[in-house]
Amino acid sequence: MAFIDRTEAGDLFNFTTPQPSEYTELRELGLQVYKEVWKEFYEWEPTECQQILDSFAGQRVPGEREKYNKMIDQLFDPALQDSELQVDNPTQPSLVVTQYDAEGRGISYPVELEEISVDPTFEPHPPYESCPPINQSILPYHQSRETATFIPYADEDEFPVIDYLAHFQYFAWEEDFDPDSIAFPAEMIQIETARRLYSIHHISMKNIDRMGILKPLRESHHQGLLWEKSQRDFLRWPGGAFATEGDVPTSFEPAAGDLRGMLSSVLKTFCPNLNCLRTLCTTHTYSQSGSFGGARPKVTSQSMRLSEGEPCGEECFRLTDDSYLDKVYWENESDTETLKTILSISPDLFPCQLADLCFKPCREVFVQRSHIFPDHMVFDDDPDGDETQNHRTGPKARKPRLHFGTPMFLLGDYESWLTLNCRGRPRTCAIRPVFASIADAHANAAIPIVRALHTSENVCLVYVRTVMQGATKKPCRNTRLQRNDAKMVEIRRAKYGLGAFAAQDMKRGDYIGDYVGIFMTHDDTNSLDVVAKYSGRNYLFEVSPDMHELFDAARVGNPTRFLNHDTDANCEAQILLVNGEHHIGFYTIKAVARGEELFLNYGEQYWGAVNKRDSSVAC
Ligand SMILES: C[S@@+](CC[C@H](N)C(=O)[O-])C[C@H]1O[C@@H](n2cnc3c(N)ncnc32)[C@H](O)[C@@H]1O
Repeated sequence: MAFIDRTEAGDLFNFTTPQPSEYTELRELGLQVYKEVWKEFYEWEPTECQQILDSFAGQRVPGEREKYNKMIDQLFDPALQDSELQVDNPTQPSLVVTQYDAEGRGISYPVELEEISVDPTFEPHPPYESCPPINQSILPYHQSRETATFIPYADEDEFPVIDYLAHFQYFAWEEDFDPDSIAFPAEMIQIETARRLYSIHHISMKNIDRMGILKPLRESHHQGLLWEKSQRDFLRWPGGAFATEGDVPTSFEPAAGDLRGMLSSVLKTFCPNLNCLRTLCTTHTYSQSGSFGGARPKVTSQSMRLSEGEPCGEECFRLTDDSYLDKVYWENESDTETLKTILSISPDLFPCQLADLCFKPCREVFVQRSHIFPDHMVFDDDPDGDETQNHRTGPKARKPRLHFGTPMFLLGDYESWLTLNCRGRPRTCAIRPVFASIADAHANAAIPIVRALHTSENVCLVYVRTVMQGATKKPCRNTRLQRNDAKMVEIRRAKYGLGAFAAQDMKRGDYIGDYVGIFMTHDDTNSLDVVAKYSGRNYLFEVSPDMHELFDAARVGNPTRFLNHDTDANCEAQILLVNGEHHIGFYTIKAVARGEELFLNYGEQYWGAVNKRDSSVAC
């Protein structure tokens, strides 16, 4: 083969577009390997399947069946029973045990049963559906509208199975993985083709994709042929070495030291939705770009130098003069790249802090920063912005600002002002956390950190959920739902099934929790009606009638799903729009003593709807 792409394993980013002639050859090679693997697979598969089926048939030992028939006859023939079968006390419940020897001779004897009395006040738990806990509403499983994954109450004769199944097109098992199926065409074969092209023919991953023969190898962190490979067990197919050799990289890790690459890959897996900020979120489906940076500097090097403050050490930038400016040269380009990456996020970090992040002397970092951001290019277009002046760092110096959902670097001994926006009143919400370490950052309750991770030895990337506590002693009450600052409730038997009870004294206006469930529209709820009608329990909560949005807490949820109905309720539901998403917050509307049950008024519509079968909680 004339075209050989000698891309090293792991060197997946250095892709050069093949020339047209090379491309044709490349595609031909791909097709040839694909056909070869295809042929091998189907030569192997029918014989293998036949062997497996044969092995199920088992082997018959002559006389075995007759022997067992005789045993069964003995068991039921009273004439063959032992005379010792008489029980001492005929009123005592007993049963007969028959023991057989190797020849099939049986001997029976009675065993008296010991009666165990059960406390009559002890009630078994009523039949109940499983309901795993979740802490944010989730999307339905993508197939659930058309595919029956599970039949509830399948072992109860009264459950209208046929009515329930009438709402679906398929059973889940009909769509499950099969290497030959139409839904997953020859995945096994495609994976092996990719392995041979990469390992034997040295074609890079990108060029394999360019052939357009196979499914894309790696579309995102949770899609593509290589990802699927990591999700499943492999057929023990002698031709498919992929499963055992593992010589094809399945993760696209950036090189060590590539801070920008590392941060981009980390960001890609983070959900940027401000209510979420989770890794590998499956609730918010928009693409996660993973881009960051682009922040503009507002503090000149000169004003940094003129600012007040103590030198951080002998090599502090504060102790150098202008003559030093031309004397710094960093040989290693990746050092400069690291500095640029950090500055693209926090352009006004002081050299003393940058020095720790870059493992470089403070004055050298200062010089490099002044080359990256020459003073004549730095200007502050918002000098009267909402951030208060930091007199320690000079007239123009600004404190690093933490934007919600954006990453921020924290040093081991970093101390900074973080100014958070809260309803346009930033000053009242200014807080001053001091983080000595990730543990310290987590321990600082003023900012619940959604996730913190080390990206290098002394750099940690921290995500905060949103605006938290104000600098004033009073916390912002409108953020309790986001902070999940809920009062404690206890779930136990109540008049109507299970109920939620106050586990502590509560005041009027206290927050109980966020009603979470599976996010649905009215069209999705038909099959649920059958289940709700049968169980007599309905957990649908209509969040926006005009948009037909509902949350169903029947199959997943949190304690708020247990609030029962009362016209004289002590709680109410408030529908809130939080960062563009609807949430249903439950709040007390009167004082509730510890131990009292919490009630919501479901509203007439709910009970009207329940009676008419088309039911949904509409508070
Ligand atoms: C959101 S659930 C409440 C938790 C439920 N009790 C449980 O055990 O899971 C709503 C269901 O509780 C029951 N329920 C709640 N309040 C009720 C009431 N006042 N009268 C009768 N049933 C009630 C009904 O079965 C209703 O469909």
